[in-house]
Amino acid sequence: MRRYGKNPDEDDVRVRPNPKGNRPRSSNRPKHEDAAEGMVLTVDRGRLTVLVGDREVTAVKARELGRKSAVVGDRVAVVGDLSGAKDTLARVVRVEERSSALRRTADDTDPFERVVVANADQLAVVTALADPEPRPRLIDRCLVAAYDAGLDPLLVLTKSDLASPEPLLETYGMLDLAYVVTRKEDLEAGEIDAIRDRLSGRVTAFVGHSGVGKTTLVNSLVERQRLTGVVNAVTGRGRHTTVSALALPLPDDAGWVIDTPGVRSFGLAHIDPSRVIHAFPDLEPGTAGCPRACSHDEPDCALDAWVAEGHAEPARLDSLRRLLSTRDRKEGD
Ligand SMILES: Nc1nc2c(ncn2[C@@H]2O[C@H](COP(=O)(O)OP(=O)(O)OP(=O)(O)O)[C@@H](O)[C@H]2O)c(=O)[nH]1
Ligand SMILES: [Zn+2]
Repeated sequence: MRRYGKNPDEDDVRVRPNPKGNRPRSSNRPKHEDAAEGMVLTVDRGRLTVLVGDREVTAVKARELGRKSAVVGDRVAVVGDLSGAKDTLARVVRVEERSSALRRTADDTDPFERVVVANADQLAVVTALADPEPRPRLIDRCLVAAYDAGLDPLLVLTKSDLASPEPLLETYGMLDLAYVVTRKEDLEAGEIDAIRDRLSGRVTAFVGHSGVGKTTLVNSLVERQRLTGVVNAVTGRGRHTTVSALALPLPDDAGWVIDTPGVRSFGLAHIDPSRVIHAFPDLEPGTAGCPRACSHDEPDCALDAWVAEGHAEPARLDSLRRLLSTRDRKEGD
């Protein structure tokens, strides 16, 4: 379900006027009825890796797509050389409608708001219980992004050998959030049932601050043999700081994990402030007494009195307010 307005990069290809008038574009344009369907696994400097059947095909965007982007998770139609052989290049001629779009706001590494993952249905917010310390406000930002994109959030609490999950679960447990607790020792011993159950049959985008153990986690989950090319290129030792996310299959066709590059921030400038409250379901009932179109960051906001009456933790209101006031900043402090 798309709960958000149309985004410029999802607009249909604009048909430009034809100044010479000699080639009606629409009737001459091939319909690509013979195109194969594929899924975008990663994008690297304009080259897309598309899974077509069981082949990884390298492709570029066809000119007719114009400014429309194809991102990881997109279902696309491809034509041309689909052999997947070295040095072959196919063309993506169509991007199918997305069931969801996870966006990130422009920041100093990237001046444009972008869709980073298409068609995911779950957002795994990976947080270490220690080293680095959990950052609740970053979690809140990720939750806002998840709700906005229509993804179910999943809290993944790593490094449970270093600290107890209880303090965090006290806060987030109230929100009826799905969560799993992991530690490296178990992951490396193949004890991954709890998290696999959560991922099974779903397309899950993983986000997390650098160092939280996301790579350790993803490596224990995915089937490394199957997509050797792209996996080695992107997760191997030579991993360059790729701007793209990477889709990796779970064994037994049990779903997809979409690894995203270390999220240091989760800017939310693209999200309507009135929607931020939905990521705070513990506070939402308290807005019943708010003035119309309350920003929840103004003197008349009913939340202060409601929280003071003990209906929710003051720290949660503080978190909401900070998020609202720093919404267009990149830090997820
Ligand atoms: N104690 C402990 N350390 C862990 C655990 N999981 C991962 N680590 C360590 O934490 C460090 C970071 O782990 P990575 O998996 O590389 O983390 P990442 O989130 O992918 O980090 P970036 O690659 O920087 O994005 C490594 O030294 C891991 O060995 C855990 O459960 N417990
Ligand atoms: Zn309010």
